[in-house]
Amino acid sequence: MEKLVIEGGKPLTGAIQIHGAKNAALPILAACVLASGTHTLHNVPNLLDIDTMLGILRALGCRAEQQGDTVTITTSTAHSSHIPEELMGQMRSSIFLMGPLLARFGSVTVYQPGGCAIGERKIDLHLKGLQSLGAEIEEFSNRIVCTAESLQGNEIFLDFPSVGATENIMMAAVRAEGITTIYNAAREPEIQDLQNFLNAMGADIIGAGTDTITIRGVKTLTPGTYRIIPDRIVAGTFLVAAAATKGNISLERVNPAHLTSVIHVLKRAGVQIIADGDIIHVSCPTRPKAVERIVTSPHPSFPTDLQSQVMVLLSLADGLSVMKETIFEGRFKHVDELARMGADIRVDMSSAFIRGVPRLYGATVEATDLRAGAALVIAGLAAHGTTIVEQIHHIDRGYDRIEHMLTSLGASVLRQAPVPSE
Ligand SMILES: CC(=O)N[C@H]1[C@@H](OP(=O)(O)OP(=O)(O)OC[C@H]2O[C@@H](n3ccc(=O)[nH]c3=O)[C@H](O)[C@@H]2O)O[C@H](CO)[C@@H](O)[C@@H]1O
Ligand SMILES: C=C(OP(=O)(O)O)C(=O)O
Repeated sequence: MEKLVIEGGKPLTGAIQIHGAKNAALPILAACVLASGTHTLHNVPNLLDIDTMLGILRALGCRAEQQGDTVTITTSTAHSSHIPEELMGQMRSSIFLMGPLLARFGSVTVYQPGGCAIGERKIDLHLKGLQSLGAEIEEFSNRIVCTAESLQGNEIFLDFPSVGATENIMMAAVRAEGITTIYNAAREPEIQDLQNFLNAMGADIIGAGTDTITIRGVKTLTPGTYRIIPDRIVAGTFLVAAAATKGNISLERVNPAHLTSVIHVLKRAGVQIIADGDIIHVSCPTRPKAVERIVTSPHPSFPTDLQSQVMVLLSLADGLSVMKETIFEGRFKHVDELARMGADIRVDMSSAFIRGVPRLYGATVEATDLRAGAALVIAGLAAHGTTIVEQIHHIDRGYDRIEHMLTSLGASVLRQAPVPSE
C-alpha cells in the first residue's frame, strides 16, 4: 500500500488554488442521468470517489470521461438502473444515484453503500423520502429494489437534516408530478450547488440553503454545463495546516462565506485570517489558544468533516479544549493515532478533551478514514521528525494528490509506492 512520508517542522508558505468540491461534484454527477444527452462539468476534482462515480455511470451504460478538471457525461446510452454491488460498496455516494435512476427509469436496484467507517450511516431517510413520492421499496438482505410507475410530489419532513437524503429526494422530485416540499432540509452549500445545476437543466427548485426546499416537478430536463463550487473542507484543511505549522499562506478560488463557522473557531484559537473576495490569507505566528467548546452540527454550524483536522491544532494549543461530535458516532478514530505522536486527548462518549502539548513527534500512523487521514498529515507537518501515514487511499478519496499541494507550499511530503513484498 502507498504511504506518505512527511518530514515535519516546515511552516507552509505561498499560495494554493483550492480544487472543486467532492461533496458537490458527486451528487451533480449522479444528477446527470436525469437528462438524456451530453453534460459538461467544470472544476471537478481528480479524486478516487469521482473515479468510482464515473465507473458506476459507465457500468450503467453512460459514456464518462475526465480530462483535467472537466468531465463530460453522455447519458443517452444509459441502459441499466442496477448498480453493481461491488461498485456500490466502494463509497457512500453511490446512493446518490437512487433518486435520479428511479426518476428516469421507474426502477432502481441498489445495495447498502460503502464508505468510511465513521458511524452506522443508515439510509432510512433516503428510502422514506422516496416512498413519500410514491416509490415501492423491497429489501432482500443487502439488495434494495425501488420502483415507481410515476412519482407524485408530496410534503416531506426529514427527522434529521441529512445532506444525502435531501439531495436524493430533490433529484427524484424534479421529475415528479406536482410540488414537493422538503421540511428540515439540510442547508449545506453543496445542496445549493445541486439546486443550481438542476435548475440549469430546466428544473424548478427554490429554497436550497434554507431548511425548506420546494421542487415543482417538470416534464423534461436538458443536459447542463456547469462549474462546481470550491471545496470548503479542503480549504479548511489548508487553513488548519497553515496554522499548525505556524505558516503563512493564501488560499485562492475559495468561497469564504462557506467557511464562516470554521473561520470563527480558528480566530478564537488565535489564528489570523483575512478574507478578500475569493482569497483567504491565513497565518499563525504564535502558539494557538485552546477553544473551550466546539460542537459539530449541520451547516451553518461547525462541520464534522473538519473536526479531526481542527483537533490537531488544538492538540498543540495552550490549554484545554473540548470538541463534541454530534454527527457521526465513530469519528474519533484519529485520537489513538494522534496519541502515538504525543497528543494528550481523552475521549468520553461523544466529547474529546484535548490538553495542548508543546509539540508532537513523528510516528508511523494509519489513516482510518478520509478526514482522520488529513488530520494525521497535518500532525506530521507540524511534528518534530518523520511521520509515515499509511492507508492513504482514504485521503485520495477527498484530496487531489495532497502531497503535490503541500510540497507546492514548502512542505516535505513524499508518496512512497508499495515495496513488491507488501
Ligand atoms: C458526499 C457527501 O456529501 N458527504 C457528506 C454528507 O454525508 P451524508 O449525506 O452521508 O450525511 P448525512 O447528513 O446524511 O448524515 C448525517 C447523520 O444522519 C444519519 N442518517 C443519514 C441518512 C439516513 O438515511 N439516516 C440517518 O440516520 C447518519 O448516520 C449521520 O449520523 O454529509 C455529512 C454530514 O455533513 C458529511 O460528513 C459528508 O462528507
Ligand atoms: C465523510 C465524508 O465523505 P463521504 O460521505 O463521501 O463518506 C467526508 O467527505 O468527510
